[in-house]
Amino acid sequence: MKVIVGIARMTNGGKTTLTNSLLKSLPNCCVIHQDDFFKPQDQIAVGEDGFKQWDVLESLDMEAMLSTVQAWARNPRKFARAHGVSVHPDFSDTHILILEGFLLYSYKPLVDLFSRRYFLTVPYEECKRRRSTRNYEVPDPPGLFDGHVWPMYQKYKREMEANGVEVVYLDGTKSREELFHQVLEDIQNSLLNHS
Ligand SMILES: Nc1ncnc2c1ncn2[C@@H]1O[C@H](COP(=O)(O)OP(=O)(O)O)[C@@H](O)[C@H]1O
Ligand SMILES: O=C(O)c1ccc[n+]([C@@H]2O[C@H](COP(=O)([O-])O)[C@@H](O)[C@H]2O)c1
Ligand SMILES: [Mg+2]
Repeated sequence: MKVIVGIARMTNGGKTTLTNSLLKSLPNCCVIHQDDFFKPQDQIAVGEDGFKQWDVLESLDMEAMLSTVQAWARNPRKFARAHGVSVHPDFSDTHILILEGFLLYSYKPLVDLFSRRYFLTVPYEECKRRRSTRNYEVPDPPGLFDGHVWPMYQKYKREMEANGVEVVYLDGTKSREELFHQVLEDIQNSLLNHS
């Protein structure tokens, strides 16, 4: 059985934190981080607003990300080995892939591959506060959050809803532990339903 789980959305919603906890508890579980597919800085367009347009689909090499997912799907055992994940003998027929990132459900070739699509949200003020404490490889210029990050978040969310993409919303203001147990239990239940 092969299962692809999406841990998506809001910047600073807690995706990477939650993903890292799940990885330790799910058997034969590999991960692909969407952040690893940002194009180089000189290929990021500058918008009419003057900001580099990091938070649009075109800033990511989604074809390369899809190829990586396909490599896992062709041979999850080989993929696990190559990524240092040892295959658990008791669960050798179960393979889980977590895709983690802020724009997972807006790229058509990927969207139907998920068994479960999680969508972490936190209120605007909390998101902005957490973001202001982060150090990205390319630091945020002043005004980026309100001028680019937040409007793009809203635009893609509207589009996703208009396209009828089904997601499981998660309240990112819950504690790390609560979120972890909620999602772990939910994935375990959906594994039972698949088997
Ligand atoms: N459940 C939570 N409650 C409070 N703070 C959290 C929670 N999960 C993550 N954080 C904090 O929020 C920030 C962003 O978390 P991170 O997992 O990197 O988010 P993302 O990958 O969605 O951008 C980090 O400082 C992290 O420690
Ligand atoms: O990782 C990078 O190279 C990078 C460079 C510039 C910007 N980012 C920001 O990374 C954000 C997505 O990551 P995250 O963990 O906050 O969801 C997105 O909102 C971008 O604005 C990330
Ligand atoms: Mg992250």
